Amino acid sequence: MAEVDEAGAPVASSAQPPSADAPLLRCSDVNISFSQRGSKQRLHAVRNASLEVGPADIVGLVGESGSGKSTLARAIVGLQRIDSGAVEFEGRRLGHTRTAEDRRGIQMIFQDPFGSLDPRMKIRSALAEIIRRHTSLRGKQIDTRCAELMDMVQLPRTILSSRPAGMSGGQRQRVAIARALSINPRLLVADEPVAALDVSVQAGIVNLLSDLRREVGLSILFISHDLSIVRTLCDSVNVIYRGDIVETRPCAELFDDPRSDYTRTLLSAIPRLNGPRTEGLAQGQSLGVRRR
Ligand SMILES: Nc1ncnc2c1ncn2[C@@H]1O[C@H](COP(=O)(O)OP(=O)(O)OP(=O)(O)O)[C@@H](O)[C@H]1O
Repeated sequence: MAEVDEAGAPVASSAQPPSADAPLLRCSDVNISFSQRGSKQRLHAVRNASLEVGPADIVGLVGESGSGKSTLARAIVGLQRIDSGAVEFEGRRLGHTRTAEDRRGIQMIFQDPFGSLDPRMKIRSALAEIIRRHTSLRGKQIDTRCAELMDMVQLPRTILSSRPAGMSGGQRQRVAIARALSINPRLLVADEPVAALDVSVQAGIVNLLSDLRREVGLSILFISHDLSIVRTLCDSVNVIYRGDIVETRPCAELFDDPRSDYTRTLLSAIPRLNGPRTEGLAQGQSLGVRRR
C-alpha cells in the first residue's frame, strides 16, 4: 500500500529501502530556482548542491548573504520544493511532502526564535502541545519531559511558567532548541541560530549545541556567517557561493589551506581569521566558546 502523510497525501519517495552505509543526511545535486517578478528567467538559488551530515557530526554551511544557505536548509526540512536532485535521510529519499516520522527526524531552529514560539503561550503549554502531537507521552510524563528538556538546554525549570515575551533572546533560543528536541530528532538544522543574539550570549548557545552533540549524539547542520564560530564548533564545513557548494573540507583543513578562490576571499574578509592559527579563533574564544 502506498505510504501517505498525516494529511493523506501520497509519499512516493519513501519506498526505497534504506542503504546500510548511508550518512544520516545526504543532499545530492539539489537545484532550486524561483520565478522572478518582471523577468522570464528564473533565479537559481541553489545549483547542484551536494552535502552530507553523519551521525553526531556538526557540519557548517557558510556563505555570504543571498548565497542560498537558507533555501537549501528549508529544502532539507521540507519547507521548500526542489527542482531536481535528492534529499536523503537515513538512506531514504525524502519527498517534499514529509511523513510524521520524517518530520520527527529533522527539526529546524531559526535566527528569530519568535517564529517558532507563540508569544501568548506559556513555555510548558507550547512544549506539551508538540510532545502530545508527536509522542505517546501523556499527563505527568509530559511534565517530566518538559523538566528534562529545560535541563537539556540548561534553563531553570521555572522558565516553563514564562511566556516568550518575558524572556531574553538567549533564553528564547534555548526554548526553541528545547522545542526542537522535544520529539527526539536525529538532525537539527540551525539557520543562523546566534546571529540575532548579543555577542555575550552567543557562546552559551554554541556551547549548548556542542554539549547536545556530545551528550545525546545530535547531528547538526550549522548555518552561519560567523566563520570564527564555525571554525570552533564544526567538524567540517561547506562553502556556498551563488548557490554552488564550492568547497567541502574538514574544518581545520579548510581554514588552514582554503582551495577555492571564493573561500580565500571569504576568509580574507575576516581579519581575525588571517593571523596565525592561535589568533584565528580570536572571536569565538574571546566569547567563551569552548574548543572541541
Ligand atoms: N521565496 C523566494 N522567492 C524568490 N526568491 C527567493 C525566495 N527565497 C529566496 N530567494 C532568493 O534566493 C537567493 C538565496 O536566498 P537565501 O535566503 O537562501 O540566501 P542566504 O544565503 O540564506 O542569505 P542570508 O544569509 O541573507 O539569509 C536570494 O537571491 C534570495 O533573494
